[in-house]
Amino acid sequence: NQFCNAGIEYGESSCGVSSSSSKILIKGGTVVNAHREEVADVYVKDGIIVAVKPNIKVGDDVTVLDATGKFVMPGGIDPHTHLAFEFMGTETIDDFFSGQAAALAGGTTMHIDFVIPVSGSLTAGFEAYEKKAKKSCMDYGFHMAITKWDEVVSKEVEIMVRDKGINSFKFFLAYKGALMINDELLLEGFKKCKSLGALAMVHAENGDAVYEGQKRMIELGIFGPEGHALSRPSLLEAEATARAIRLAGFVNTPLYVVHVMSIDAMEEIATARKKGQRVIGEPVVSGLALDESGVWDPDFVTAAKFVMSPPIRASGHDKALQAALSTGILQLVGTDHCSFNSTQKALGIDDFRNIPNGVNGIEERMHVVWDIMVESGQISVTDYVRITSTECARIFNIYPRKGAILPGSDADIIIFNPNSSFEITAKSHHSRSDTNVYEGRRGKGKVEVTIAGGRIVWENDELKVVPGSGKYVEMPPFTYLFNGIDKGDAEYLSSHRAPVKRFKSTD
Ligand SMILES: NC(=O)NCCC(=O)O
Ligand SMILES: [Zn+2]
Ligand SMILES: [Zn+2]
Repeated sequence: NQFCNAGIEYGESSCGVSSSSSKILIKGGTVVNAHREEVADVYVKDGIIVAVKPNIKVGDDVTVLDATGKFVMPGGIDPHTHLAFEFMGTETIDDFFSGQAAALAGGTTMHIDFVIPVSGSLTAGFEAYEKKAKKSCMDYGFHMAITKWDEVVSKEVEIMVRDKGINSFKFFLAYKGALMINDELLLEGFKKCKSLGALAMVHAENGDAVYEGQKRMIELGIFGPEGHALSRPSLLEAEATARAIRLAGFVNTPLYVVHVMSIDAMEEIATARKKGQRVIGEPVVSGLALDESGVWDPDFVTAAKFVMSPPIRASGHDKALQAALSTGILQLVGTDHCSFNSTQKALGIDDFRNIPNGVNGIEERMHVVWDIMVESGQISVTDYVRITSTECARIFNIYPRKGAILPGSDADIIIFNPNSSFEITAKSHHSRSDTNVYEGRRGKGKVEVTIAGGRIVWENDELKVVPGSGKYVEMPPFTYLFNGIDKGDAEYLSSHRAPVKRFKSTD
């Protein structure tokens, strides 16, 4: 009985309740959820939030953290990362330990990574990622890419959803000759996703046209990193976004567009949403906070670190994406953390087509988004919680276990001091990379404490992380995006006339 002792509600008490070392009381902070904020204490025991209310009293065996004047918020959930990803002839510099340690130092307590099939096999891909993730120090989930289609893959998709806790599948419309799939596969995949209540995701760029654009650059003698941006303009992102949206509409299944980088793609999403289609748009921090000037830097190391796909766009797209996020056209923020160091980026020193695509962000997301969205006055603190944590948990069906500070939720919590400040440099970050696309960036606000699974893992600028302590979070199908979707099918059928009956002529 946790309430048995007058004056001591939680923890070691005179009535013999055994204590555990993992009891934490966060006192006096402003607790922020996506739906409301309130001044309250938060009591955590054995990895779970037990109570959220004012003036909680505890015994001496409880670690007390004073959060007066600070925000107590759900840890960030990054919906889009690539750790230990074998890509473009190398492997990302951050694996499941270093990437997650960096995340925790920046206030993110869960991420969802992309399992890449092995020679098209989802089962082999899942097993490989299970191994990679064994060293995890924070909770994680998996999306899965689909790179080929046949009866075996179709069955594997069912197994992933029913037995392996995967509820989202990604289709790459770019990376010709590697991950790219065609429209026939996309349609098969969409149909399968719909039948299982799994969310279809797309990397939306027209890969055939990108290939053509790359050839054009080479013919013009442009071999440097700027050729990357020039070869894949935003119209190719818009074309693929529009195509995926229309095909998802044709199948009547919800769609999630990853890394929306341009006004053109964002407007396709806005139009579809206005018509009532269930489309989720995910901007990433690099697209919200940077512009393409980086890839034009005369220094190759500097320019190459900004190479990602779709490319970081010209100034103006960043502000428009921020506005779309603040008005609900786009719903949540990811990072697409896919970090390569300068030696790896140098694989493309003579030809931009060989520069491994990807930028960092898993450690920086919470600070940079606070700076550009909250500190700038574009969104409220509750909206900040929604776009960095809660909406991700809702979309991937793990709310309110994740994405909330409520009794019964996992104790993934940050204490954020809005009056402190942050500074980003490759010298002090926790990623293994020797570069950072946000190098030198400063701003107001700082994640002072991160609690993951009920453990204090980041405090006083020090990380205390344990490999193997992170748990795999299974994500069930039929997220809220599927609610009532079949009514759309019925409407589609009723809007078409009954088949015409034709009779053979008798004479
Ligand atoms: N985005 C990027 O450049 N690298 C990661 C792979 C992907 O998401 O396309
Ligand atoms: Zn992508
Ligand atoms: Zn990605």
